[in-house]
Amino acid sequence: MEIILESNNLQAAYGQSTILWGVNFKAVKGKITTIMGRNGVGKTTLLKTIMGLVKVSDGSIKFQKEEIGAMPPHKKARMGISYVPQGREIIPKLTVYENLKLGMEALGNKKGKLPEEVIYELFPILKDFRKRLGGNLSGGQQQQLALARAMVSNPSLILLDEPTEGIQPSIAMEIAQVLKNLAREKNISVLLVEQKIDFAKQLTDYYYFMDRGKMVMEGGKEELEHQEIKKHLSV
Ligand SMILES: Nc1ncnc2c1ncn2[C@@H]1O[C@H](COP(=O)(O)OP(=O)(O)OP(=O)(O)O)[C@@H](O)[C@H]1O
Repeated sequence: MEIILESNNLQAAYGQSTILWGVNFKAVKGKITTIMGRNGVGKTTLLKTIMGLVKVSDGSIKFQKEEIGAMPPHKKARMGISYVPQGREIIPKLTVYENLKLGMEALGNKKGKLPEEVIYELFPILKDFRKRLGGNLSGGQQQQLALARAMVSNPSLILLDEPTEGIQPSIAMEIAQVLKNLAREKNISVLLVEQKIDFAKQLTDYYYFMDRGKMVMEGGKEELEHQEIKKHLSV
C-alpha cells in the first residue's frame, strides 16, 4: 500500500480565525479516500490548503513523500495534483472546449495540446457538446466538464469537493462510476469531500470524519453506515 498524500498536524487559518486545528490523514495510491463532515467543519479549507490556495500555518503535507506545504498551486498542478472546487467553477460564456483548455492554463501551459481523445473517452457527452456554452449544460454535465478539466493535466491525485451538489441521484451514480474507473483502471487517487452517505458508500475505499478542524473518526467503507456517523451528519 503506497501512501500518495499525507498530512500531519496540519493547521491553517483565515487571518486570526484558525480553521484546521491539526489534521492527520493518509490517502492511499489508486484509492478513493472520502472526507465526511457537516457544513463548516473545514473540509473545503482542507482541500484548498492541500492545493496551496490557503496557507499552511503549521504541520506538514507530503505528496509522494515530498513536503509540499509551502508550494504554490501551479507547481502542485505540475506535480500531478488537480483540484475540482465546490460549485465546479465552469465559465458559462466559454464553450466546453474552451473550458477544457483552462485546465492547460492551470499548468502554466497555455499552448499545450489538449488530450482530447483521453477526455472524450472518459466523458463522451463532452465530445458532442464541444461547442456548446458551459452555461447551457445541466448540473451533471457541468460536473463532468469540471472533472474532465481536472483530467487535462494527467493528474495522479484529484481533490474533489462535493461533486453531487445540485445533481440528481441517477447522474451522481454515473459520476461515482467514472471516479471508480479512474481509480481502478488508471490508478488515480481521489480525495473526495462529500456529505451524502448514499453517494459516498458507492465509491469510498476509506473514510475520515471531520469535526471542527480535525479528523475524529476513520475506517473502511463498511463502517460508513455507522449510527455514529449518521447521527453526526444529521445533527
Ligand atoms: N475565505 C474565508 N475567510 C474567512 N473564513 C472563512 C473563509 N472561507 C471559509 N471560512 C470559514 O471557515 C470555516 C470552515 O469552512 P469550510 O468551507 O472549510 O467548511 P466545509 O466543511 O467545507 O463546509 P461546507 O460543506 O459548507 O463547504 C467556516 O466557519 C467558514 O465560515
